[in-house]
Amino acid sequence: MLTQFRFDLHATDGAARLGIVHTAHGPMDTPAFMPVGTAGTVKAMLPQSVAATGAQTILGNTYHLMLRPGAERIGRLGGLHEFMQWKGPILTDSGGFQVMSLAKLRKMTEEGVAFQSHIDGSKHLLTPERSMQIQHLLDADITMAFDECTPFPATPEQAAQSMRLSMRWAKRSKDAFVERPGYGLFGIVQGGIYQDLRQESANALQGIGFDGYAVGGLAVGEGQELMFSTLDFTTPLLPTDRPRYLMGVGKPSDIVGAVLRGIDMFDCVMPTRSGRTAQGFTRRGTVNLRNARHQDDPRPLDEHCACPACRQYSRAYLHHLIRSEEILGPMLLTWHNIQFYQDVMKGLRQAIGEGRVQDFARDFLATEALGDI
Ligand SMILES: CNc1nc2cc3c(=O)[nH]c(N)nc3c(CCc3ccccc3)c2[nH]1
Ligand SMILES: [Zn+2]
Repeated sequence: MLTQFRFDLHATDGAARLGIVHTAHGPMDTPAFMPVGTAGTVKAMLPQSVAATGAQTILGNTYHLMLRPGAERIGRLGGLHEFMQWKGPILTDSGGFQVMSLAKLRKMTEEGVAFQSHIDGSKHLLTPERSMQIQHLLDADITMAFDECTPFPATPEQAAQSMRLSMRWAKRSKDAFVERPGYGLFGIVQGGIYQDLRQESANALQGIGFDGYAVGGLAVGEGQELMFSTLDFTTPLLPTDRPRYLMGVGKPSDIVGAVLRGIDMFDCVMPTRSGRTAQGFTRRGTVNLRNARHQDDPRPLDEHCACPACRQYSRAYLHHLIRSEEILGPMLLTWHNIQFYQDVMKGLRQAIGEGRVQDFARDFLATEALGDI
């Protein structure tokens, strides 16, 4: 049976929304956190472990996969789901953001971005058309329009120029996207921190028509206050019957605040990256397991957590693994951190369904502020 790509809105609580995104590879309950699997793997995790945390959708990267192993190669091997054995939905970024942050010798023109691979120096050109082709070869359930993530800070003139280029590229992305039942294309709102530019961008994208709308150009160093103020005037501009995805966000308090402002989907490297740097997320903030204070502590990292690290092991053991640079250390902490993020999203979904998301947010932020004991 061929699923149509669609967003079902089940409940609202203020601006917060409870919904389900239906894709060719299955549903995604929102608000959702999507672990990042940049090079076709969520680092240090088996796909079945990622699924066990409750994550339904993972992210892939056009930039990394086009350089290695190559988009055509993954296409010949049956697409990214087959290649990495992930059965659920996959969202891939369009590559522009990663080119600007990783590639060498970049040259930006109206056509697209020419660059050299940070891996072997090979020359590449990424255009809206090529980005759509790559994401099609990867068989991404959700494709992101090819855009330029406006740097922060940017003057109103710089933000306007950058946003208008992204809007021209959004149109070219839509024209090049291959429509298939259950597959969606998301536009990306730009415009920096400027209300008039965000309005112009949201209107331009709706004129083109997308299956979902991302808020781009944030989580680039502007800080939580400016991110929230930008969301305050941006999310109300977006259609209520389509998913909203805040790209690159964030730490738990960022996500809670953004859900209250009407965002449905999130991605961030924090739970995976910090799992590899001995940081464990808990209800009372993050805990650095390298710290000697844990070496005799028999307690689990987080007594409320059902992950293998918290169910079977002590902080003392995790500390030992980190100090010994044992591979099991990053594995257990990564699993725990993704589980923690999924549990926060589950709590948010339940709270929205019961009309008490403000109370949930207040309790969450107050507990996080307490710090670890
Ligand atoms: C960390 N902060 C952050 N801000 C971002 C802004 C944009 C933006 O304005 N445009 C695009 N296209 N991507 C962005 C990303 C990358 C998100 C991502 C990473 C990995 C896999 C899939 C998706 C961002 N990430
Ligand atoms: Zn845990």
